[in-house]
This record gives sequence, C-alpha cells and structure tokens, in this order.
Amino acid sequence: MLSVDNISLYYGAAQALRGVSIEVKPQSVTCVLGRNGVGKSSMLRAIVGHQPVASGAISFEGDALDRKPAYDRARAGIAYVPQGREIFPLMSVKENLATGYAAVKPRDRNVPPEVFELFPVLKSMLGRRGGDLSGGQQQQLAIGRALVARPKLLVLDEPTEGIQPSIIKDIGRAIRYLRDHSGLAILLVEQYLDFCRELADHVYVMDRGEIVHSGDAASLDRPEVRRFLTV
Ligand SMILES: Nc1ncnc2c1ncn2[C@@H]1O[C@H](COP(=O)(O)OP(=O)(O)OP(=O)(O)O)[C@@H](O)[C@H]1O
Repeated sequence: MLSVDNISLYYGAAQALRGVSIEVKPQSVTCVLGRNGVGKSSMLRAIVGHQPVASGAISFEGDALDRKPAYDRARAGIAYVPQGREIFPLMSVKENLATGYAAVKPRDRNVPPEVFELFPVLKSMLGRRGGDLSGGQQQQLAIGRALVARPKLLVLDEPTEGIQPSIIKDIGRAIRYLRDHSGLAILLVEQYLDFCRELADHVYVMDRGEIVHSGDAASLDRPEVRRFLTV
C-alpha cells in the first residue's frame, strides 16, 4: 500500500536518512522504533510531504507521491498525527475536529461515529477548549481529527509520548480496532517497546538514519535487535 524506496533526506549538509526503505501493507500495524534522533520523525515527514527527499521514491497505492504536496497526499488518504499532537489550544474540541475536514469532500464533512465510540471523552468535551484537555485526551483528539478525513493510512508520531498508562491502553485498543474493523493501515513511530510488541504486525528498527532491522514483533526481543533500542 505504502512503499518507501531507498530515500535520503538532508537538513542542509546533515544527512538524516540514508537509503531508507519500508513497506506498509493494508490492514496492518507497522511500528518503527529507534533511539532519539535516529531519523524516525524525518521519515514520517518525508512520507506525508512535510520534508522533501533528496533521492529515492515514495508511492501510495501504486501512485508516486514524490512531487505531490502534503495536501494531495492527505486527499489520497494519508492522515498524519505529528509528535506533540499540534491541536489548537484556543479552539473547542468540536472546532479542532472540524479542521480535519480540509481534506474531505463537502458531503462527507462530519465526524465518523467510530471517533466517539473509540474516544467517548471527546463527545463529552465537545465544547471545551483543546488546551483544557489532558495530554492523553489531546492525543485522542489529534487521532480523532485525523480520522475525520477517513484515511486509508494513519501515520502516528510517538502516540504514547508523555501519556498516562490508562490512555495508552485506550489508544492501543483504538489502533487495533481501526486495523481490524475499518481496514486501516497504521504506521507509527515509537520509543515505547512494549506498545509496539503488543500491537505491531511488522517492525522496523532505525539507527543513525538507516533501517537496521525488519521483522515481526517477537523479533524485538532478540539481543542483536535490542542493542539498537537500549540507551
Ligand atoms: N528541522 C531540522 N533541521 C535540522 N536538523 C534536524 C531537523 N529535524 C531533525 N533534525 C536532525 O535530524 C536527525 C533526525 O531527527 P528526527 O527528529 O527525524 O529523529 P527521531 O528519531 O524522530 O528523534 P526523536 O525521537 O527525538 O523525535 C537528528 O539529528 C535531528 O537533530
């Protein structure tokens, strides 16, 4: 469904990605792990069109994305929840959800019922300001806003970062539900190993701008893989 083929990415003279290739299959959860600063977020930004690549190719459902701006990628069915969530603190929960309509045809501009089924707290807080929500609730809002666009691929950058364990469980449950019942492909970047071990159909490990491991979730327990994850 998503194919990233041998991409390289630079910030000025500094190379952040060195020939990275990954595949994401439909109706699956793919996790990318690695220490701080190894290039995980850069790879996601390249996929969603926020950062240009210097070489290599990215395709989605067989179409080349390389020259497409971020909004075309969103319309093609790729939704992105950035690290830090980037919700609008002074806008209400309802207004935050509505910002997801930008990539959607006017007749589809409503909140899919599954958003409130997965995250009931959003329904009860529709009138509250985004900035009044806890970190975990903001993460749920950011995922809800991404789902408003009815994506085929959901891209999440560290969805568990700074979030209390009970909400991490809710988010894990939601990801599993979206894969199994809505047929979504989910690509997520994480530092939280247990979260990936429980959820992932496939894992990649990055180190210094390269993919150094590809395998199933159980492969994360191998010592030769672990050494790229321990600080
Ligand atoms: N906008 C930028 N300008 C210059 N260098 C950057 C920029 N963004 C990231 N980098 C550098 O590129 C490298 C990869 O960063 P990236 O954020 O992709 O890593 P990461 O694995 O996602 O780390 P983290 O978990 O800390 O977000 C790092 O050395 C980082 O300092």
